[in-house]
Amino acid sequence: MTEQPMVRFENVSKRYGTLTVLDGLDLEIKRGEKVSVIGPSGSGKTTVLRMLMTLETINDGVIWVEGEPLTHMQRNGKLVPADINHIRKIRAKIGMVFQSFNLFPHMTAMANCIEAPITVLGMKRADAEARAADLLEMVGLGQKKGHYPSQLSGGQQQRVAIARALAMRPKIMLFDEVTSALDPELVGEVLEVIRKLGREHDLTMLMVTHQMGFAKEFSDRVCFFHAGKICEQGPPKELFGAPKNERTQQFLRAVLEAG
Ligand SMILES: Nc1ncnc2c1ncn2[C@@H]1O[C@H](COP(=O)(O)OP(=O)(O)OP(=O)(O)O)[C@@H](O)[C@H]1O
Repeated sequence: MTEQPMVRFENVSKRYGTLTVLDGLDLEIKRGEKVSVIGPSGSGKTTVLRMLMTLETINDGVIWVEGEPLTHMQRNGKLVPADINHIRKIRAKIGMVFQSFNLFPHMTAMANCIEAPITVLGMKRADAEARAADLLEMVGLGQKKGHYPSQLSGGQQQRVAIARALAMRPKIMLFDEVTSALDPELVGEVLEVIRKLGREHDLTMLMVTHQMGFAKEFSDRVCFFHAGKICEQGPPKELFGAPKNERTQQFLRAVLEAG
């Protein structure tokens, strides 16, 4: 028997008015797989992540997480809209890091990392603090626990955001252009944390990125999006080395020329 995919988009569509952003998307992600999503602006990349986080509604199709529908429940062989508890249960498996770090400005790095584990998971404060301390150490910020976001660089804030997402013990981590808002010299430290996560943790990772070099080196698979569909996908060596689709070739050529 083949193993249940960790995530499966089944014929998923998303529209805003007359604009079709995702057009019957099918995408399976295996447990532990690292998948990068690349493509031109407006091709629907961020929407994929936001739908998985239930930050956007789905117009058609179903998203499955470990074999359970994200926004539906199975009743008598049929799918019916799920109640909020079901959605929360599935959502708890997923963590997301955004382009803008979205830390609470009035809370220290530590407080940012313990807030949700205490209020949402009901963790004891001491346990939440111990876990947060380990995670902040893991992202290289063990000495900055008491700092507020305004006292941290963009790269440090993004590393706190990664620790904060991990504090909820997700099985799936979503990264949405997490280095785009950073000064170039701060990009490396954030990518290094993601590399480390990939090496040392049994996480399924889905990443929207404009960092082609990183996508190439880090991912098991790269998906090239165009107009709300996966135009081409494959192992990074193949997709970057010998893209088959003309649109992928054009996109990669343009990226290369832009430096
Ligand atoms: N809330 C919204 N209302 C209307 N249109 C939206 C909304 N959110 C996104 N869109 C549109 O949906 C399309 C896809 O957006 P999305 O952010 O998924 O693209 P993307 O591939 O991530 O682009 P980028 O690389 O620029 O971030 C874009 O045309 C965008 O303008």
